[in-house]
Amino acid sequence: MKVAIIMGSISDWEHLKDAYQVLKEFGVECEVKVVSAHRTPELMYEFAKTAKDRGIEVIIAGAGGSAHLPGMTASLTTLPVIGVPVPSKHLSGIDSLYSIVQMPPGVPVATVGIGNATNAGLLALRILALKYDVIAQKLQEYRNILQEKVEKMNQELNFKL
Ligand SMILES: Nc1c(C(=O)O)ncn1[C@@H]1O[C@H](COP(=O)(O)O)[C@@H](O)[C@H]1O
Repeated sequence: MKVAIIMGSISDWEHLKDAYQVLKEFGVECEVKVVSAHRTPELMYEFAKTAKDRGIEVIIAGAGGSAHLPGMTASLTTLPVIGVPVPSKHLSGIDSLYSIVQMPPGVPVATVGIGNATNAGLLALRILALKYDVIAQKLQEYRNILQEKVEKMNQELNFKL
């Protein structure tokens, strides 16, 4: 069971590390790499072309600004690609979001919210859960915890009213 997390620059790591954390909590092996469609197109090609053979089942790709990495990676593989728009310096990640989400029909990238690497990790887990029961069970437990948190919120709210 293996997920790759790739990013356009090391500067993106702070926005991608939550995906790594959630995957690690679920016991999923991660391959983490800086790969840039713009700066290292050959490396990106090599990475995407060999990913499936290396046992990778889902790719999480984060990039900021003119964020071509998730889409270009998706164009080179049939593995599911989850794009994480990284908050950018000048346009707060709107540029990253639009670059990643507006893929042409035929080449899908499942895009999460700006900087929402946690959801990228959880979405990868949901894909893995189709095949691995152990992940499906853990996801159910995770859902139960979320539910308990909301129940607590409602108890607190009732106490205040
Ligand atoms: N969007 C891309 C790609 C790509 O899509 O191939 N490669 C790097 N970048 C982005 O450039 C921003 C600035 O990078 P630096 O911090 O290295 O200057 C990063 O957010 C990165 O994802």
